[in-house]
Amino acid sequence: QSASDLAADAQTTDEIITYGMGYGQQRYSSLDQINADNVSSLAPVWTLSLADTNSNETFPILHDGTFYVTTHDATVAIDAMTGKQKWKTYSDYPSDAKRILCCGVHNRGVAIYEGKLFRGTPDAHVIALDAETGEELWRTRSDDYKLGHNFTAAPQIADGVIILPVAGSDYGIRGYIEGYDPETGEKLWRTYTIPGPGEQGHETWEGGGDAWQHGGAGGWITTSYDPELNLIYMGTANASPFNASVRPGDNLHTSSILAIEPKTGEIKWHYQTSPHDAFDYDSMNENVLADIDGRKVLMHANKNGFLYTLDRETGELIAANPFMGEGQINWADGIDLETGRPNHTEVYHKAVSGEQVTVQPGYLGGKNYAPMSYDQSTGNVYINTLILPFNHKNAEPVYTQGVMYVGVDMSFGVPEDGHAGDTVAINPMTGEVAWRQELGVPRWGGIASTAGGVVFTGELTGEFSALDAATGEVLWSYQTGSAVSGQPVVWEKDGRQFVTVGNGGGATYDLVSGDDRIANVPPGASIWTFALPEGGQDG
Ligand SMILES: O=C(O)c1cc(C(=O)O)c2c(n1)C(=O)C(=O)c1cc(C(=O)O)[nH]c1-2
Ligand SMILES: [Ca+2]
Repeated sequence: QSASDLAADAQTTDEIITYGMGYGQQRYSSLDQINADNVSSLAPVWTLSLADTNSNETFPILHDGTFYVTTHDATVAIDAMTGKQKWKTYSDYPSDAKRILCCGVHNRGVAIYEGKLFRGTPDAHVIALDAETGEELWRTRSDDYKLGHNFTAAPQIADGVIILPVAGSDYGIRGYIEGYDPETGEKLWRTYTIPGPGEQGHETWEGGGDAWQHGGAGGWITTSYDPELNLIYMGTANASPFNASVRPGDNLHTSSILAIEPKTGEIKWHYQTSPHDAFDYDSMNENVLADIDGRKVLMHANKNGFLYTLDRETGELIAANPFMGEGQINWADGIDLETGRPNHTEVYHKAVSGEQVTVQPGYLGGKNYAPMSYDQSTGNVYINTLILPFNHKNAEPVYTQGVMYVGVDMSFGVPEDGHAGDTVAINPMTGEVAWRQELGVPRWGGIASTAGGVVFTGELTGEFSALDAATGEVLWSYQTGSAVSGQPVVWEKDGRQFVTVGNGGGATYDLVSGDDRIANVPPGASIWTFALPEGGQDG
């Protein structure tokens, strides 16, 4: 895992050493041994319990025959062929830190670099472990967790620097992203995503108060990285409090995509998806990098319901199209390609002025954490969507240290027709929908696509599923015993193709939806690995 190994990760099928299966987070594998014709005989090879009953969204890193995964308080090394636990290191933290985790007690994984693993903790520390032994090598405090700061994202390694954004934007923190030295754990830089007095963009916090100091805009998903441009791409979280009336202005850089220089933390360009956000529309979702039609693009499916495609050198908006179904976005009726700004509807204006509205997408977004995949063979991205309108009415926001900073009366429930999500295949340049598979219970786990025409994702009812890339039809599924909220990864060893994924209930939808269709799905996190039966690989 040198810098050049990391940069080549998307091309190496027997190693997965970057979050998202490559710095561009495409989650696409060129492997095609498992295909639409033979996937129905896919079978489990091993499973390992993580002995944890919280949500499991870990991205499995694979290096030299060993998987590295995390729970909120443990890091585990697993033999990739046998599923045997090699070591497990607990990283304890004060139990009251759980109070400041808004949306599930989880961690999305490690970064690996020169024999060390790096991860964040719920009490806002960054730690390094020896990849061989699991021994803790250093531990650096980022900030005070009692104010809401915490880490749930997996770190990134870019230009020799550990990069990690801070979560807690629903608690009125001033969001930031930091760079650390992998060798020593020294904090190299911190960039506040919300500019302070005198800094460019501060004027978008109008009215002269101190709203910017509690304005949110941290991050909770791993940055992507373009080694040639030497830029990392961060999605920033929502503005805080949700009640927008106390923070007039666009509120940069909340709900934005930022291009940042990894050595210095300097912001090179920004694009704001939801200026003056009123609905918890974090823009933290993964930024997927690809070269399409000769352009270096960045693709981003936002909580606000639109799929954005930007030029990643300049930040220029190329396309913005809804990925939700007809009638499922009502806060804006499009994005102006000239100005890059949303065309707000009456629903938005009423909400901001204090009237009661039902907003779509709701606060959990048209897409939440579940990472999408860019399929190089079809040119489509696959997105797991969420249909969960929220009733919204502004109320008096009160800032209290370490308490959710909301200022909105809200309520929501599963739609009466039970249709709470889709999986959609959509072209990121044209917005053309290739297919839309309507679901009852939404899918909360990640997606991986393959050259075999098979797309992997999971169900909150416990099944791990393989879809036909051409139609979305479920070709195979296997009941894993707990909600599949993890991130599938596709790999190969000695010519045999595998797919590995984590399960374990307790992510946000399980916790707050009240959806009785998942009431009897037990918690319990595990890692699962599947392959075609040995000798039967040719289907
Ligand atoms: O603003 C934040 O810092 C923050 C953090 C997280 C998180 O760290 O998981 C979530 C959210 N917001 C959030 O708004 C949200 O809907 C959400 C869902 C999930 C999840 O993993 O299921 N996390 C989060
Ligand atoms: Ca949030």
